[in-house]
Amino acid sequence: MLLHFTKMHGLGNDFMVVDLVTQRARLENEEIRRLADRRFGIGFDQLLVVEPPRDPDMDFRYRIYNADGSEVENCGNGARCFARFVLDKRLTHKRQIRVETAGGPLVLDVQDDNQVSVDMGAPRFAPQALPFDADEDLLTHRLDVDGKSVEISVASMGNPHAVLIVDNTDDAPVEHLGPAIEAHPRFPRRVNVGFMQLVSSGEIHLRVYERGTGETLACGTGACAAVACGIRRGLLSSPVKVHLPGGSLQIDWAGGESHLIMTGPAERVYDGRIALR
Ligand SMILES: N[C@H](CCC[C@H](N)C(=O)O)C(=O)O
Repeated sequence: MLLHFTKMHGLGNDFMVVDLVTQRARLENEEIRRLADRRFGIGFDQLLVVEPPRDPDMDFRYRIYNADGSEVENCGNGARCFARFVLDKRLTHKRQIRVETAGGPLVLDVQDDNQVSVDMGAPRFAPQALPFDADEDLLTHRLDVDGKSVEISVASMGNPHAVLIVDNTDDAPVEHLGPAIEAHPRFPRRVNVGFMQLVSSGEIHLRVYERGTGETLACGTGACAAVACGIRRGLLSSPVKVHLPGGSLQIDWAGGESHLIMTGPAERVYDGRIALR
């Protein structure tokens, strides 16, 4: 069968977006990995799937698959592209869109200036929310990695994040520590790994080694998690501008149980069709 899709990106974090409201397809793990391959397939960091909602209070179900085929709980850059996609494809006329994800509900607000704001819900820091193997909820934890002890903070944005503070993201040990922490046994469902450089109380640089994909040009939930950990530690204050290799996001969070808002762009690259095996 021929599957129609749209290639999109949020600050260079790129996606294959598929409407399974008006199309029918079963995308198995192996097929997703083949489609994600940048030489043998279309190439993307994540596959985003639009489905009808299961909850009548929601407009859509939003499913996310990493390049390795793993289905995950949330994708922030993808949420902005999801909103642009369902409007462009006239699957809705709403400019405030409620979506259900495996990590909880999101509210997507399409702004007039082509930016999209996403209510990402409240960050959670308890280790069991990630999950992370630790006895208590602390601002920082020690993690033994390759014979060294590194200091991390942890947060869940529906998906799990470990955040390290580095002096300079340009020479941060992303290639080495990223995969080592992603697969660390204290993270039973693996983890996304953020490397944060503090510029001021309202500005950071960030690189993210993503679970199931590797380093990406931007990570929306990673930006949310890094800012939430920084604000909780008293190192940052809202709003925070997050500079990623692919561009910048704004994160607003009042702390505690308040919801965190992420604002940034969403771009369409091209529409395509591909024959599934
Ligand atoms: N790799 C992530 C999913 C995609 C997150 C990222 N692309 C974003 O914009 O939030 C995970 O395994 O939880």
